Amino acid sequence: MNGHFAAVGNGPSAQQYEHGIQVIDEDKSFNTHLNEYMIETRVAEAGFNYHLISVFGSQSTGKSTLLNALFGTEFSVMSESERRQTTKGIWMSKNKKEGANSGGSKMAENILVMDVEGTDGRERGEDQDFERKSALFALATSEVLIVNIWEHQVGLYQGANMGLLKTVFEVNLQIFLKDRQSQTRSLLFFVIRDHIGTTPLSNLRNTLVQDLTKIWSSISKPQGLENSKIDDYFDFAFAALPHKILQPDKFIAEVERLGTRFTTGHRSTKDQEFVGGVFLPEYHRRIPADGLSIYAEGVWDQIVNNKDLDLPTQQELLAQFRCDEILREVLVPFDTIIGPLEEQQAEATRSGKTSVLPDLGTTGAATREKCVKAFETQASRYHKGVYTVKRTELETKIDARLKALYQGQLSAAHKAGVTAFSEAVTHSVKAGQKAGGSYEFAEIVEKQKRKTLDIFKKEAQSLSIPGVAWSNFKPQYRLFETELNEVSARLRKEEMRRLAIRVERWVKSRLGDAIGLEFNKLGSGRGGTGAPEMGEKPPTEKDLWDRVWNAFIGIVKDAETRFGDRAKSFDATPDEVQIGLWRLRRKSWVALRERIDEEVMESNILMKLRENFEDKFRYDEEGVPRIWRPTDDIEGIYTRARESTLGLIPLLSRFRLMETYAPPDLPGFVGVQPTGAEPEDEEDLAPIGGVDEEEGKSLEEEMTVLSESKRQDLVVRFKKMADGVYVEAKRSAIGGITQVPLYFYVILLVLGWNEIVMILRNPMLFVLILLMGGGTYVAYTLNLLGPMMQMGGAAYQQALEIGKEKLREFVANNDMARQAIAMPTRGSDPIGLDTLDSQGKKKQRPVDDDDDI
Ligand SMILES: Nc1nc2c(ncn2[C@@H]2O[C@H](COP(=O)(O)OP(=O)(O)OP(=O)(O)O)[C@@H](O)[C@H]2O)c(=O)[nH]1
Repeated sequence: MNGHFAAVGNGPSAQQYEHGIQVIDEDKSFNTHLNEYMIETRVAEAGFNYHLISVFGSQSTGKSTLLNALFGTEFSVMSESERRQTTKGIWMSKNKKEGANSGGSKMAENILVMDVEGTDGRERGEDQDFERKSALFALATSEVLIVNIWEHQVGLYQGANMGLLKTVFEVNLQIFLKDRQSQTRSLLFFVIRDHIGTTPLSNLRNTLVQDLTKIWSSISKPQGLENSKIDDYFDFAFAALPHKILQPDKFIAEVERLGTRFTTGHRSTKDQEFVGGVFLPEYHRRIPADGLSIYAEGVWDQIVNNKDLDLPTQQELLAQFRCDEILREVLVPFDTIIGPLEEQQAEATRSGKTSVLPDLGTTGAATREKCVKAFETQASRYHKGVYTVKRTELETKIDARLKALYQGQLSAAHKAGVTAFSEAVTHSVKAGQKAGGSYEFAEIVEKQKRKTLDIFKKEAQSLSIPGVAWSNFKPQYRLFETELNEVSARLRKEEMRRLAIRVERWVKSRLGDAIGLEFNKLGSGRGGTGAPEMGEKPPTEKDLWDRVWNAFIGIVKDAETRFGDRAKSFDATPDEVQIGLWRLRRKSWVALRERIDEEVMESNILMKLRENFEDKFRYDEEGVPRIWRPTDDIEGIYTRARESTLGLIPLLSRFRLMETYAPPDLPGFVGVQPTGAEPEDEEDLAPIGGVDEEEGKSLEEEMTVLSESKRQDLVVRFKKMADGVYVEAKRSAIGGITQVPLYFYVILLVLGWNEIVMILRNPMLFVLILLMGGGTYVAYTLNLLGPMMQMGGAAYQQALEIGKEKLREFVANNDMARQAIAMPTRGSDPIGLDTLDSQGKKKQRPVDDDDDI
């Protein structure tokens, strides 16, 4: 407010208002600069702490002189010689003797004095219009009306003053009619000038009171006020001043004394007499100083346009005007603080960010309070009704903005809270997983929820303004709590999904092992224990599906226990657990089917069948590998083994239990879909046979492991493969022994008959044969045949070597002899043999013609 005043106050200069301000000029125009003067003199900021005095009296009776002397004002005064009107219209000036000690007591603060154009002036002639209007104006605004009269005028009823007073009384009644509720009274302060002192003041006062009463009774009173008395509306005060020119010192002294009476006062509760100065609260017109100019303008406007002066309406109008003005003014600092925050929030919203403004609650509440307080301080001085309405208007205005800002803040806090909560939970879960997987999900959620709720609560509480209903954010808090619960449920669901995935993975791995094991048993055609009766299936083949189903049930039950236990620690509802288990059973079945499909993949199953067949074909009942002999019933064994293995194919192609020869009760195992199961619970699930036959596969289809075409294909391929094995066996049986035909032996017997008879008839040979046979038998029984053969072999070798040597020697000797014989005749080798030289080397006998014998 001060700023506002200062801003306006920069306009007019102090010098400009040296003589005060002409509120109404001689042409009855109101001076709209009055407020500037009020601001300049700093009265505008005084609220009700100001006083307005008007002075009336005939022209040139020294009114201006009195005011100047009394209040230090500088109203222009007529020069002693001219004697013509100086004050035109109505002038106003602030008391310049404020704070000055006069006679021991200080004058009241902010006294504004109005110097009203003198009545009875020759300049206006008979025109009493202005006189009446200015009286009305002064009465509507002033607390004290100084009536300036000369002593010799007292008692002169026909004097101009009495006419003026009559006017004053009349207009007062006029005002009162419109403002009956008003308790305002006025003080008529008679200042008797040029008091010689011969007639005491008390006498003059009596005379004046009598005159006034007379005037009062003479005026025509409106209906209902006929019996009203002058005392009902006016108080009277009197003062006498000596002649200014003749007794200047005395005049000054008296004026000084008179000045002491312009202080605040009150009425004694005992005798209703004045105590203190002339400014009684009941005289005050209750127009706040900052609204005085507007009010005065409105009043003057009504007066000058000859309308009925309606002060309450004027006050209401003023209140409306001023309250609006004040409202705008107090919104300026509000705007300065709140505006940027609104902009910041709008910017964040535009860019899709969540921005929680720091300390918004404190700033908002403080700004709101400051704003409302400022309005209250200034506007509450005005018409109560208007003020209340305008205050509500202001509160609605600022609250609408604050509310939008707060809502934005809360929604940002809400969003930020939800995000922070989800992130914190996810983070803690991840940390738990990293640390080894042991974490309590429910505990994490609960802890983070508390934390997030606390933060939101603090924010919400900081935004709550005591006594302001809309700022109660309990509903928002509850909303936030509900959302957090929903987010918790969602996170729990995700966690359950993760758990489900983990359990499913576990199921898959267990199924992989267990089912692989069962199918591997197929590779052993003898079924482990005991020999199968040929063509009959060993137990491991017949109850394959029973074992698969039982293993599956066992694993799933195990998984269900794991899932159930862990899910309970998440604080999951029984319904959620049921959905999870139902889902687990369905997924487990799918996993089992996948695993089975993998096992019966062409290459895999063909290998299993081959192993099964080979096991039956290549091994005997004791599990010893067969070495095929031509005498073996290879075809028979082959056919039985093949038929037995081929019999596996229909068994494998349908999932049937041995006892009932029917598929297992899969729908019964999986169970009915729980009511709470949402679509997304199913999205990744293939429909299970028998559960929803319309959309999914039928139970029969679900239980079909090998389709008819696959089956036939498998049979063909298996047969080819088995045939290959058979041919190989057959070949090995034939290729092992060289066959000597029987007839060969017959021929041998027929052709060698003579030799056999010859040996049998010759006793020597017979005995020799017997001895050789006996020896061989003994050697055989003593297991000496091998060593003997070896020795024999070695001896034979040795003999061979020796024989060769001997033969060489013999040949060498023979040569030498021949050479010796021939030497005396034609040589010394008489027998004609090759001779050996001194080195023993064989020499060639020379060719002799005589050698031709
Ligand atoms: N006899 C007498 N003359 C005075 C007194 N005070 C002032 N005067 C003279 O009266 C004349 C008029 O004085 P103003 O103060 O101008 O009178 P006014 O009533 O303000 O006159 P307007 O403003 O024209 O109505 C001046 O010449 C003063 O010197 C007084 O106490 N007694």
